[in-house]
Amino acid sequence: MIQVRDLVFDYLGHRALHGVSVDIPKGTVIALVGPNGAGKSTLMRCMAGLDTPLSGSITVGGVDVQEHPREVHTKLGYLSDFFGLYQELTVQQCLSYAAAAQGIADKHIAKRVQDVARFLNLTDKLQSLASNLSRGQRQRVAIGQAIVHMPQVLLLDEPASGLDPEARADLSALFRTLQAKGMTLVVSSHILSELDEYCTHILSIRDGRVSRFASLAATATGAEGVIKTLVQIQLAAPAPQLAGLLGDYEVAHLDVQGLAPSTVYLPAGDLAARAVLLARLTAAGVAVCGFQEVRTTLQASYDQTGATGRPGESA
Ligand SMILES: Nc1ncnc2c1ncn2[C@@H]1O[C@H](COP(=O)(O)OP(=O)(O)OP(=O)(O)O)[C@@H](O)[C@H]1O
Repeated sequence: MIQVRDLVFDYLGHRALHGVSVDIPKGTVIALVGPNGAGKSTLMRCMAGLDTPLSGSITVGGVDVQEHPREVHTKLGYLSDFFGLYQELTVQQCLSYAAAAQGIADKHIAKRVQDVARFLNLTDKLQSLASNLSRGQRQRVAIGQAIVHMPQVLLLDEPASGLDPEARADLSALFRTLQAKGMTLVVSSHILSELDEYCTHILSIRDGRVSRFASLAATATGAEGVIKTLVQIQLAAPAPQLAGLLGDYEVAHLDVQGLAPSTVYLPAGDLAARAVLLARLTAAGVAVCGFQEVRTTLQASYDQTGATGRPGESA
């Protein structure tokens, strides 16, 4: 969905990105992490077509960001780490303005604003001035402005900074919903545990270079390059029938006594295949008390880059 090739970016007298290359698949949620000054915001701004690299290229949905920025902007939403709202506008006006700026036809704007406000739980704030909103509400309006044109890709630079735990949890739920709608998200944050709740991949940047890009799920490549993920099945009671029920599947570990989880490979991202297996097990009377993808935590994956502590604290 986003293809970055050999990206080099210079600020005056300072190289911020040294040949960054990465392929971000459609429908993924990328945790963009790294120490202060690593180059995360610069990379996002280049992806959004707001900064021009010295060399290299970025395509979004196959469209070159530098050659066709306007076309890319129809596919992409971006929330800067220091976003601003027009204080003297109401929420409705903020969202309508963003919709018009994104080229949504006048006759569709009112409905689109209503839909986005409902989605972000802002309907009762539509007539409030932006200046009268709380930090969390302002954040939601800014996200609303970024998604009002229903982009395929959403870039969010430190979206949760300054939010209380409740607002952060709301934001996590919102990102999961956007992913379920098929959106590809790139989210930067220094709080790994928070990103862990919804991210599928880690993209770690250090000193302007990619130090790690990996799926957080335990994956393997099968025949003809098909990517498979490992799903673990935890039993609440022994189930001798489990071996027969998993006969058609690629089983990595089997424990019919349920002392340890059994693990099975399923096609990556195929939620329907997971649902079919779970239904098959429960229909056969297997007492399943846990059924989930085997994943590494973001912190563990980040630690493999050789970093210590929180990304914001590393040297
Ligand atoms: N406008 C600018 N002029 C000159 N140098 C800049 C500018 N903006 C950023 N830099 C430098 O470019 C490098 C990358 O900065 P960037 O903001 O992309 O890092 P970051 O990973 O987003 O950091 P943080 O986690 O602190 O937000 C840093 O060394 C920074 O000092």
